[in-house]
Amino acid sequence: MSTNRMENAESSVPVLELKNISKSFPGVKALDNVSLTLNKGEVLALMGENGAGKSTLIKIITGVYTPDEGSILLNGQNVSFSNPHEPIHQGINVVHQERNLVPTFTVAENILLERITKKSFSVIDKNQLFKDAQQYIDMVGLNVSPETNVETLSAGQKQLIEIAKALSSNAKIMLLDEPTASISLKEANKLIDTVRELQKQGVSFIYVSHKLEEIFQIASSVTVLRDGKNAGPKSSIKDLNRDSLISMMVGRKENKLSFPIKEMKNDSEIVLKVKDLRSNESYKKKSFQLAKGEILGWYGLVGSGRTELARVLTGIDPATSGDIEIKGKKVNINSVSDALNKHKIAYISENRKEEGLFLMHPIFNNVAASIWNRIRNRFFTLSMNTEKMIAEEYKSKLEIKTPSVLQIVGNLSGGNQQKVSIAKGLSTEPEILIFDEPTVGIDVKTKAEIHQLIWDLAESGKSVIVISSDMPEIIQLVDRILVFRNEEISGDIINNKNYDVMSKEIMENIIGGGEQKIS
Ligand SMILES: Nc1ncnc2c1ncn2[C@@H]1O[C@H](COP(=O)(O)OP(=O)(O)OP(=O)(O)O)[C@@H](O)[C@H]1O
Repeated sequence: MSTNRMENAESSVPVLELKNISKSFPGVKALDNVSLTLNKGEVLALMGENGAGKSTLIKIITGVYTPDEGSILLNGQNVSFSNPHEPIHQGINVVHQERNLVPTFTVAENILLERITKKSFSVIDKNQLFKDAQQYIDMVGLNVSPETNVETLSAGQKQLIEIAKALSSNAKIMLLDEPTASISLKEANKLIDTVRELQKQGVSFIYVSHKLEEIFQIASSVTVLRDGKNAGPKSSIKDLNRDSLISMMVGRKENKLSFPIKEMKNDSEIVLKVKDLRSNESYKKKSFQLAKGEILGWYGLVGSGRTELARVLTGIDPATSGDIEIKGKKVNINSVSDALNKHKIAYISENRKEEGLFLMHPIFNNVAASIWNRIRNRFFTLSMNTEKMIAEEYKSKLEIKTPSVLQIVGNLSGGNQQKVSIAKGLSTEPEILIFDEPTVGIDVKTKAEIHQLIWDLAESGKSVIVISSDMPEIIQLVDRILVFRNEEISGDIINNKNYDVMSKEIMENIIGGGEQKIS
């Protein structure tokens, strides 16, 4: 922080102050007497395990929820928000992950959406709109035309458009919730540069992220929540290191798992053999094989073709050519149900909100959804008790943090939703599991639990594919790594778990493919 800004921050009243905020939902005290202070030009990291209360706090600041107790002060003045529009008018904006843009609109229309929605579209002067939008595009350092359709932009560019949109509404406080979860490293660095630039101009940020490296790169201070309470006083980032921050979040030291190198025997049974496989979405031929008890990592850049291949193997997209053999027998995978029930292949999607779960339904329905056919009684109706029993089993196995399996999945924290998604996959008792980015948005402790779970599944004879853009995760966990580049498998490497050696070898296979996604 420059001396100037430091003086600013210290001399003025906080731009935002939350005092003794509490909020309960049925059966859960999500926030218990939480306080937070944000100064002008500060980047305050809001950290904590999955379910610690971060999103609830953000929703209170943005008028989605009203607190049961406590007060909110804006520039020293008491405020209370009864809807999400009021904070926006007071200069508070939450930047969601790219999902808040209108895909069919241009960049300019999205940035100045409020102006458009206030007037009838016919009276908008488009040239003026493009000109006005340009200044906000420049502020976030993007090199796109205001006339570009938002649909054609990358995830990272969309994220910056969201920030530009917030700036157009004169945002002075920005809440960034996991802003780099699904963007490339280069884009994440650009976003971080933009935050720094805006910080110099006096914009204040609350930054929620599970990526510790990123926090040390960008934050000036940290507030940690644990079980809905302040885990300690606000700390300057300079006074913290990785270990002390994790101890604050988890209440104890990091459980650093190290998985041994597994010697795969040459005569291990090959459970899945893929030869020259293609689909409309995965248009270059791909071949590989997977042994019983093996953990195979698929590493690559965003858009390198990993998810597209997984979609064919799990019956979401049809193959257009090539062969799939399961346990030595050629098979056709015609549907998701085919993959699950006939071939015992389960896919645990990275996109749990859109593909994996029924958010409006309770946990027990979700966990059992893939096995409804199997658990129907002789009258073809579902027994809620059976569903609940199965869900209870996974709730305790995966330590899903919720008072009851009757809870609506949409009300769970992100990390716990991910666990329900895994439980749903496991309930089908698959032989082959494909985990797509299993730990995005997951806290360090839960991440270690998911790694242990994957390891145990392989130890018990299941075969696992882990799609991940998190290089440390891949090198720590898997037995063998397929590197994907430009829709092709460019490397097939045995993992010796030596980070320096492996990361170099992986990057050599990536070179020519551009940038790496942040991990
Ligand atoms: N609308 C709701 N109804 C019931 N419970 C809720 C609701 N919203 C949040 N909760 C509960 O409040 C607690 C805090 O959740 P919150 O989403 O704030 O956590 P978080 O720190 O943002 O977690 P994550 O890192 O996983 O996103 C959780 O136990 C969650 O299940």
